[in-house]
Amino acid sequence: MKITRLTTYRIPPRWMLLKIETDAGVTGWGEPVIEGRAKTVEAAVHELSSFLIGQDPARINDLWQAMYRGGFYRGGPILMSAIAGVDQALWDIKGKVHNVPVYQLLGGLVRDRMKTYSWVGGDRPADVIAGIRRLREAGFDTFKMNGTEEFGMIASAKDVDAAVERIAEIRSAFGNQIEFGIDFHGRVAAPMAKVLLRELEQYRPLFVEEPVLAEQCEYYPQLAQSTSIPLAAGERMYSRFDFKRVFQQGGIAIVQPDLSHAGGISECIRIASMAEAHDVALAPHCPLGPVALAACLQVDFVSHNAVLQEQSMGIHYNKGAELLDYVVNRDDFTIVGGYIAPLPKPGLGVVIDEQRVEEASRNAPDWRNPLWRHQDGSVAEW
Ligand SMILES: O=C(O)[C@H](O)[C@@H](O)[C@@H](O)[C@H](O)CO
Ligand SMILES: [Mg+2]
Repeated sequence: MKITRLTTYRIPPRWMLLKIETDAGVTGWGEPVIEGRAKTVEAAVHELSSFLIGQDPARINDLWQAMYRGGFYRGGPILMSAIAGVDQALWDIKGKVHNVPVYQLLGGLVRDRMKTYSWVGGDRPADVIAGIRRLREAGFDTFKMNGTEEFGMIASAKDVDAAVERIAEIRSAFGNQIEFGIDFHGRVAAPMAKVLLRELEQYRPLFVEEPVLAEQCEYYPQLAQSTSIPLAAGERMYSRFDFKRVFQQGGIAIVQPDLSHAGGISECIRIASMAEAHDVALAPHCPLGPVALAACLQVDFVSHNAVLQEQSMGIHYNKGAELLDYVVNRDDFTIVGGYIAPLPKPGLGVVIDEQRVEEASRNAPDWRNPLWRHQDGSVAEW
């Protein structure tokens, strides 16, 4: 079998899908995208296509190593997202050729259902109580929200109180009937992370995510020493080589590799087992589309240490299209009581409505994340 064509589709809300065709008529789908840099990743995918066309899609490991090592420069969000989407599509093809879900090719299920969580509150966390109430009616009991708005390197007591009071309200409204992660989103600098973690500890969040920016990962051990709150990170780490430093130094209790940023299924399976060896839980990051989520689930269902799966239904980014708008087999993605069952169809387990994707790609979005500024006009972490 040979790869014959790679086609990319930038579609609302801010996603990009990749279709890989073969001379045997088997097609695979991937979701290579960096939110806000879709066109850059698209160019990277098409730079890879001159190598990929004519190759045997069954040789995923060799193609992965050639894409990763063959260009001399390696790693980083753009190339690793391009490789991720190609890798996902190649696993989709392999599963379809053998007529089994990818998790069967990876040794079969380690669990019968996977716990998911939902975002509430948006960019500037607001109305989280109402959002949680609404999602509880849909059966969710685990949530994630941003912890702060713009946050200074040395933040005011007022800003700290605003962050803490929001969390206090949640605990007083719902007690221990719900769980929630707090995403610092890299907005908090190391000195203030220590302060916020101390103030939030009494409300026992399930985890605090990106307590500092990934490029400040050397702070993770000391922050972990300062709090009992499990620390989570990973969406801005792009390969097992990025994660190995975090495992070696410690401090992170939950790793959150993104299946569309960290080299795809092949790489995230390796990261998952490295995490297990260090007694670190896995909670794949996925604020993206259905192919990315399907790829996450293939890894979740074969990874003993997978504990939580992010999914983007209702997320504040999904303006113009929702998670399942381009999916034919929507019922397979039904979430009951916060849990999702293994996707039964061959490959990644998602059947894409190609016509809808084609149509949507004709009016491709050019989503950018906002550029935030502090009151003094300096750039603020978003
Ligand atoms: O935890 C999450 O989902 C992420 O922090 C998410 O908010 C960002 O990755 C966003 O998608 C970047 O554009
Ligand atoms: Mg995050």
